[in-house]
Amino acid sequence: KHFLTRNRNRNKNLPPSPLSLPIIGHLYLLKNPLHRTLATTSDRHGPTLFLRFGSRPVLLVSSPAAAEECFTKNDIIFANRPRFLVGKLLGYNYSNLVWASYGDHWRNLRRITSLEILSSTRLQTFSGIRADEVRSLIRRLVRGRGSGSSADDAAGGFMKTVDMKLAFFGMALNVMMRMIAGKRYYGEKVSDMEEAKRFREIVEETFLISGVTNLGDFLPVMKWVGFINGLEKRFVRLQAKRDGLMQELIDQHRRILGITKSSSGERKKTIIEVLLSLQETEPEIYTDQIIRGLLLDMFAGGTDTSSGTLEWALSLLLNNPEVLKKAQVEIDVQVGHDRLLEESDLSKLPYLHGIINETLRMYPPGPLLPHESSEACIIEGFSIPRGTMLLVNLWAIQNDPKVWVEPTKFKPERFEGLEGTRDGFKLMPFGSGRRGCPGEGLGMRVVGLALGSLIQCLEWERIGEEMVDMTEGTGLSLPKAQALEAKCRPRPNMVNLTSQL
Ligand code: HEM
Repeated sequence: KHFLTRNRNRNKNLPPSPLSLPIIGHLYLLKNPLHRTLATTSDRHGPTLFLRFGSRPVLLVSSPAAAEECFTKNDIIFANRPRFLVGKLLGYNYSNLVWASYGDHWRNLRRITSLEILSSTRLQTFSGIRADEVRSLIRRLVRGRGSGSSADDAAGGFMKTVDMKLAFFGMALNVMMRMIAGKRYYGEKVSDMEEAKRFREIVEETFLISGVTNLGDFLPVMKWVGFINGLEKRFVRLQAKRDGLMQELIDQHRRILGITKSSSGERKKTIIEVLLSLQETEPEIYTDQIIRGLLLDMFAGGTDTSSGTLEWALSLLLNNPEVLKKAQVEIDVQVGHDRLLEESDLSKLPYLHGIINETLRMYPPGPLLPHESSEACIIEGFSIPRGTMLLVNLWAIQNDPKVWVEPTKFKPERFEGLEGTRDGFKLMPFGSGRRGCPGEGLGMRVVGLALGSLIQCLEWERIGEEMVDMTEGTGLSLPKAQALEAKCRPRPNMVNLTSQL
């Protein structure tokens, strides 16, 4: 199996490499789904590999031990991001939170994000928005209106078919944009139809374009290809629209704040208002551009991650009805039928938590974590040069039969008794270390509340005999190839409550 593993790297003490081709190096490995192709490569050649994507040196890590070395002892060294075109053109020339290099500027953005925007106190002030959006989702599912539903039965009898991808995505975006700007852009009671349409176009284009592999990122000679196929122009045009809309939202809030200065109570403040009041005291830090960048970070990082997790989780439950039943029993015992599940119930629902962990283990929305080294360092005894792109293949680690028993099986029971413990670097769907996800608390609240409520309030079935297709599609955040459609109706003992929603 090591026939193709080059030992030429031995002189420089680099990790082993599979066969490298002239000019393109290992770019031939960039086949979709990327996390699977790279996992197969690591299986064949070892868990710590040195690759070249064109001119870019790459360290591919696929074991908990090597990941731990990267995110503990060498965490600061690997706290940079690789410079891709998307970070330049959508990330304000590598100056937003997601794309900025490690340093004072990034640290400052990170501090604002964790203290002012995503702290648990702040998240608590937005809990009403999350509850409201989840209720609105259930109302649509129960009443047969909106998001692709096809039957008209309201209270129990027939099951109707719903497009859950659209339903989850709309909910996640509404949660985010209500927190950011107090605006609802999907479903009923949309704040401003014209603005909503613009926003939806921006969202579609952002997720479409961000998933495109740009060869110019790896082969400098190919940069002109990016220009010829129009990718760069598309990025620039899109960013102008994104930036323009964010500035309009900021200006709208500035006007409102000007009028209602004394009466805007802390509890009702949108994220824009929070940032604008910080701008008053420290205008040189909280510039409009910094604010626009932070808002875009929130909406890019916090929507398809949560909604994709919900879609995979419900798909897994439909294919494993005994797990769904067990979750329903847990909720019935802990919450009952007389009230709707609330976020404060989540800590009493370890089995539901196991379902979410197991979903994030099998289908992590960020399967490959891209970082870059700012200095030379040693990983697993190998020398890693400065400026190497680090790819931690989270998916490979979380689905490795050497690390997990029967990893292809959906078994939430494997987390029983492990609540609250972090079992090394075997499971890290939110990353780890300084660059780990700052939105974990929000993501877990949204996913937990929505999934728990759907299980509490509705009966679920597949649309036919055949299993839900679990094929992975292409795109950065591990989307499902087929949008999930499912059949549902209110649970008989919940009809009283759900009909009042
Ligand atoms: C199920 C939900 C989510 C998952 C699984 C998830 C996962 C991740 C992962 C794997 C990373 C990269 C870590 C690394 O590079 O080492 C990340 C980064 C990030 N996430 Fe999340 N995320 C989720 C929800 C959210 C939410 C709700 C927000 C914000 C509202 C958010 C904002 C961010 C930001 C801004 C970064 C970049 C941080 C930095 O570069 O310093 N995420 N997330």
